Amino acid sequence: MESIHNNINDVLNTTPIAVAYSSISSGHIEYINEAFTNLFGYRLEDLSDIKSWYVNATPEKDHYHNVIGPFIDNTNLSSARDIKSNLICKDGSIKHVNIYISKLNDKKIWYFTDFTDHWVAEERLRARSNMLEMVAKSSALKDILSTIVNQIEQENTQSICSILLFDKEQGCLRVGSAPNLPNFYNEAIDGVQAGPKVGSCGAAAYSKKRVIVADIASHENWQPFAQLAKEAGIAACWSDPILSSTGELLGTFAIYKRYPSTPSEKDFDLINFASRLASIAIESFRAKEELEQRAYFDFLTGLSNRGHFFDKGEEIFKSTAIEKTPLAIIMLDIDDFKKINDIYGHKTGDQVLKKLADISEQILSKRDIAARIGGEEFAFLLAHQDIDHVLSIAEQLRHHIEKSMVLSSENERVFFTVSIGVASKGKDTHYCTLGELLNKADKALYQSKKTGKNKVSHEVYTNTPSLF
Ligand SMILES: Nc1nc2c(ncn2[C@@H]2O[C@H](COP(=O)(O)OP(=O)(O)OP(=O)(O)O)[C@@H](O)[C@H]2O)c(=O)[nH]1
Repeated sequence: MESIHNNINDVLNTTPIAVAYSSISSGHIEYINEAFTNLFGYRLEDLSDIKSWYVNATPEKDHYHNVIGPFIDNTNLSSARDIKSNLICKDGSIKHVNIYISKLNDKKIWYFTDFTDHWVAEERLRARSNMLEMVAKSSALKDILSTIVNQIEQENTQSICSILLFDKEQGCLRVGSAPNLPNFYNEAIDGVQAGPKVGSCGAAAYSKKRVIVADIASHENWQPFAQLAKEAGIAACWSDPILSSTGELLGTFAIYKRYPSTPSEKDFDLINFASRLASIAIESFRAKEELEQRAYFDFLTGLSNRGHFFDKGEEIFKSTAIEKTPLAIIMLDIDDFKKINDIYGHKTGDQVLKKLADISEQILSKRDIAARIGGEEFAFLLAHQDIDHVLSIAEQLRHHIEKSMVLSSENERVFFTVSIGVASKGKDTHYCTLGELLNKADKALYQSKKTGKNKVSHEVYTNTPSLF
């Protein structure tokens, strides 16, 4: 009998499936095989009865009550197949398993097959396609990065993750997404410089190499931040540089731990996946932004181009069509621009165009639409502002431009002026198209040119029905 028992134990210990059996009457776990210990980390002496183990090991309490509980509490329910469950292991990690239950005399036999690797692969595929979909739908970069952080934290539930973005101009790191680190910590880290001994992320950004700090409290890189880290409840930080496909630094991806710890092979695999995914997200987002910039904005001045001005303008005209909203267009044309080009060269002419755009951006508000609609022709659309205010803005523009100058390639001071035409919608005008208002502004501009240049003229658009 003894030898049969030993043989069964040998058989069970060589099977790759985790097996346990418990007494139906007492619920006591009487046996677990080696695969069970390998899967969940428990030895037989760590476990008492099946119910307490299962309740503690199930992160979702409803799952125990609705799915597994009946098989434990009801001794008549004898078998079940293919129950999908997430179980917390002794080290706190989570395994995704399929459970089979059978009954043999007074024993309930439990079989657990591990599909965690399959689950991880599917989740990662889903994360990748979610992220690309968000880029295609023009979601904000912060939201895209948060999706990645949440995905990694879901895969490794004992991790807190952060993505910092590298600010090339300032040589510092900005918080891209770290939704589960305390705000005071993120605020303190935002703007940290990249440097050889700056925590884990600053050092990873500086060296473009992975930096593993297993124990923040005793690591020299963390000395200035040790108290901050303690208050935030973090004890280890593993940081990976996020590099573009050409090797340019885009930011850092970091995994924080609540206890001092070094990464396992699986952790390294997760870090590789996360920084690669973040790299694709940031690069795709920036490529899309650049395409949009090229499609909608003038390459020389950075203002909207003609197409974007009309698209945005039509939107505003439609939304304000029924209301008696004041609408005005300021049209502006450089005086004798051909002469500037002829005397000082095309490059100086370009400097003049840029200077004019800079001045416009300083004087106009962010709500206004400022565009370069032709070679040396600009148009600004101002909504919800009364005409006296619009005329004073036009005058400010004229005045500032008259006082400004650019330096030619020979270091000569080049002054220039503009002629301006303003068109506004009459008070009783209910309907007016962008094209109609633009024609009026053009007419006013022609008036300024004809009567001596460097001046502002104004035309009002009315379509009051005629009495006859
Ligand atoms: N430097 C530079 N010049 C440009 C650009 N686009 C158009 N121009 C020049 O702008 C000049 C416009 O000349 P005109 O239409 O005769 O107008 P103007 O000399 O400003 O004369 P008025 O409008 O009557 O004051 C031409 O010489 C164009 O070559 C550009 O992108 N850069």
